[in-house]
Amino acid sequence: MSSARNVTRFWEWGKKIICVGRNYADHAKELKNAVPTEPVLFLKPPSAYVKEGSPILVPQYSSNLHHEVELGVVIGKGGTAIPRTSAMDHVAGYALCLDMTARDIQDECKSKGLPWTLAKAFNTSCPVSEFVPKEKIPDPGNVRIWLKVNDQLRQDGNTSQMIFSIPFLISYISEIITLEEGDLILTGTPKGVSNVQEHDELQAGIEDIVSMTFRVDRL
Ligand SMILES: O=C([O-])CC(=O)C(=O)O
Ligand SMILES: [Mg+2]
Repeated sequence: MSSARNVTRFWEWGKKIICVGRNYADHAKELKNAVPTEPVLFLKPPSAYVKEGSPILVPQYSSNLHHEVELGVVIGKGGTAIPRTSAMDHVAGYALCLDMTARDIQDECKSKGLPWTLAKAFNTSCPVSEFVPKEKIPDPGNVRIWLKVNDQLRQDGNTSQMIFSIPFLISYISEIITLEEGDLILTGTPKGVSNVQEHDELQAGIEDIVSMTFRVDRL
């Protein structure tokens, strides 16, 4: 009998959530940010996870919560300084993720030169779908990710628009931060981010491979 934990429930493991920002030029431009020449990285704590059935909570200190739909990469095999050529061997699968962002607070942090923690790392800032096994997405560098708010399509991108590819990101990140089984990498959002309010319903998907629905609430 094996007591090994099952990576399909990675969100219960308390592992790292490493986020890549500005990985789609059209999103960098819509927020008037420069298109990066190196990946922009930040972290969310595992307490940010929320699963379908529980609401996304607007932080009390924010009046401009944004959705960012992103492809999440679930690490199956850890490593440090993983070469790009073998990076995909470290992937167990994928998850659809939302990088919920208190945009008003992020703008304030940016102007003061402060870290984004309050804008990005609060409770429920990382809604995630079910685990999607690797075999279900043979080419993660070419899948459609989409998001609707109250049935209106707001984001409709393709991972082929990423500036830094998944193998590049795994290699780059693992040079700085050792990757472990159960870690999640959020690969950045395409254009179309917008505000959500209490009672809104968010629906998002990776093509028709996986979809998820969340309601927004206030504490
Ligand atoms: O907050 C931002 O615009 C950076 C980010 O997370 C993304 O591009 O996905
Ligand atoms: Mg993001």
